[in-house]
Amino acid sequence: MGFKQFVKGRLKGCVYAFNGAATLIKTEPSIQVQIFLSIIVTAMGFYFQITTTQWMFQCFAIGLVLTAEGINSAIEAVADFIHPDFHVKIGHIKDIAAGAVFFAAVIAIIIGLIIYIPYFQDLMQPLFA
Ligand SMILES: Nc1ncnc2c1ncn2[C@@H]1O[C@H](COP(=O)(O)OP(=O)(O)OP(=O)(O)O)[C@@H](O)[C@H]1O
Repeated sequence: MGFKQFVKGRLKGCVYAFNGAATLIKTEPSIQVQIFLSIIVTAMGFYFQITTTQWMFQCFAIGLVLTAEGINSAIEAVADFIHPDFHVKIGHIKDIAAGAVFFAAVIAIIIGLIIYIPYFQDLMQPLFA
């Protein structure tokens, strides 16, 4: 394969991936909820002027959850395609795919609490002074 074809192939891959991301945002309610929450925490980041390191962890947490949700949606779509009817194994496959999202979400919540609890403490302090 020539270099030109290699580059063309990779660029095509990027277009497919971009289309996939757009489809996820347009059609998956779980992704839409996560995008909404991401916008809220991003606004909080600007409001509290969090540090560069905190931005890095926050971006990482958002990416982790969106990635897990996206892969979960793909697994659900494959499961529904290969076996649209009820099956115990399909239920098990979907449950463990959702379990992966659970791990990502718990880590994201822990990161969020570590970042924002001190800012909220500072915000509340005058009320109790
Ligand atoms: N075909 C099936 N056979 C057996 N159990 C299923 C089947 N489809 C869904 N389930 C059970 O229902 C749960 C929810 O599945 P579903 O596909 O509705 O996911 P969801 O969480 O509602 O989707 P989304 O993440 O898009 O909101 C699964 O985790 C599984 O326990």
